[in-house]
Amino acid sequence: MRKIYMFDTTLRDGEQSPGVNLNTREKLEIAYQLEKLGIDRIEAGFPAASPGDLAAVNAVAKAIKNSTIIGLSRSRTQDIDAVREALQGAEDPCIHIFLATSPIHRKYKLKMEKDQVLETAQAALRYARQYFSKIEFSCEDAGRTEIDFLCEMTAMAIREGASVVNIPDTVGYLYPYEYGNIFKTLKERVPGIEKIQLSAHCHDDLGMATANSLAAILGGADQIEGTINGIGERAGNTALEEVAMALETRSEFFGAKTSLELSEIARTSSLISRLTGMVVPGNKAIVGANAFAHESGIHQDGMLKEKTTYEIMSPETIGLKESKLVLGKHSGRHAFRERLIELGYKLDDERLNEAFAKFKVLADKKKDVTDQDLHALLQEKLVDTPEAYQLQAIHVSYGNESTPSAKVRILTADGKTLEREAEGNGSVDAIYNAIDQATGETVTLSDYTIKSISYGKDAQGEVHVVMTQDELTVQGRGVSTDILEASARAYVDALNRLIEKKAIQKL
Ligand SMILES: CC(=O)SCCNC(=O)CCNC(=O)[C@H](O)C(C)(C)COP(=O)(O)OP(=O)(O)OC[C@H]1O[C@@H](n2cnc3c(N)ncnc32)[C@H](O)[C@@H]1OP(=O)(O)O
Ligand SMILES: CC(C)C(=O)C(=O)O
Repeated sequence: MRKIYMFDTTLRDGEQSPGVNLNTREKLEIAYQLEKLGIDRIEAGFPAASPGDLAAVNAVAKAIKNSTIIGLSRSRTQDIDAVREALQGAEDPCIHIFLATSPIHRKYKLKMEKDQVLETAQAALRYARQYFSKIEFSCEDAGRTEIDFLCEMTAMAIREGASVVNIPDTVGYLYPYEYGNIFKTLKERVPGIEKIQLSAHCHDDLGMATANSLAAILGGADQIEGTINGIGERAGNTALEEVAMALETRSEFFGAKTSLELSEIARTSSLISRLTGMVVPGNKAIVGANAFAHESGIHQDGMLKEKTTYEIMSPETIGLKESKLVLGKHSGRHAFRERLIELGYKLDDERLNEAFAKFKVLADKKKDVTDQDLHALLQEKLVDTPEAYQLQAIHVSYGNESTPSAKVRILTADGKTLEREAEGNGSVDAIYNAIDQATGETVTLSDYTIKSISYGKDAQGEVHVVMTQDELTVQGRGVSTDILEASARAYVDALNRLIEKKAIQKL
């Protein structure tokens, strides 16, 4: 297997993401984690950018022992001197010098002809090699550079002592076939190319950064540059975790591997997301919250029978505990039953079907059905109180300038429909007055509590009531995503228990 070197630029290109600003302590924390992840080369910053960045690069350079530490520099002596200062104390320092080579950048940005670009880069490399034994040179915007000139620049960089030549697709313009071919061409045409490593650095403007990086590997690239979570300038850089996992998962196809400690991927991703404030989208490959989550019944059934039906990699590989089977409205009986078993409920088929039907009604109202929701749903049914009254509908009218009123419809055990409307001091009081009038029961409500039993705006509310009638005290419980419905259910549940208790007393 060919080794692919991983060059992480989270602390430099990643920090170029608008809104991201890492202080020295944060950069150090990230660098330690990148070292633990097994990153070969860490680009710690652009020392000429600011005194703060120079100090942060220096702190990283002194602290990290197992990865090469790199500082970025324009083709200017003042930037090279800043990198020299920043990398003092580094175990394995490397300078990364760049100059744009494409016609657009030459004409409009640098205002240089080809020969001036060549000479400027050559002078910078000559100056730098007095101080650095490891130099990477980047032809910025290589992706839009004439291939002959790119070959010429690469040959010059090799002659002037670069050990790595980077071919960036700076604006994420190329598609994989084109990008891979550039590497093949350089390998075929540039004298001395075998003495150095070729590197790929891609941006995700057209969503092709990972595909382009993999195409570069097929074309002969030895090093991939990128960031964790794919953060970076504009649409970001290649996500290194994607490349590493693609090489791992399709090793028979690529014949190449990184030496990353893959089980550190999830930890690294969440640290970087937390410190940069750049939230990882749920559907992001490898590290998104949904990357190993399965919601639909057919997939969950497949997963329960054999994980490889729907997973090409295992979450454990990247340091996660296990795949998630998320219960939602697309879930089926297999996953539902499995979760209930995990929660300690063993139901016969009839009760399972009954609970499953209730679960589907709840899932229509909620995005995710949580374990707390399932406990609530099942515990409501654990004590089978005969239903003298069944709440069929409530309608509440509330406004802060009018008296609240509620209409209820209740079905009795012998099939009668009871309907009443009543007013109250608040919506719950109005509901309870309407239920009292509909059922003809006279009770005293001695306690009412409400709490949320799951999370988020669509959390379920659970209401507990305690009521008394002629020295009989009963409790009732109701659960719903709507607290008024939960209140009504709790009250009707208590009434049913009261009627049951009275019937038992009569026996
Ligand atoms: C593709 C990339 O990601 S490259 C890295 C991009 N990252 C950054 O730019 C972040 C750090 N940058 C900075 O803090 C600032 O831009 C600095 C300190 C480097 C320079 O600031 P300033 O001196 O004010 O220049 P400014 O940024 O406005 O313009 C860039 C200058 O560098 C020149 N330049 C750009 N790239 C290079 C290069 N590789 N080598 C030499 N000169 C370069 C530009 O032509 C321009 O020169 P000019 O002033 O003669 O027109
Ligand atoms: C400095 C270079 C490597 C860069 O960031 C780019 O071209 O995108």
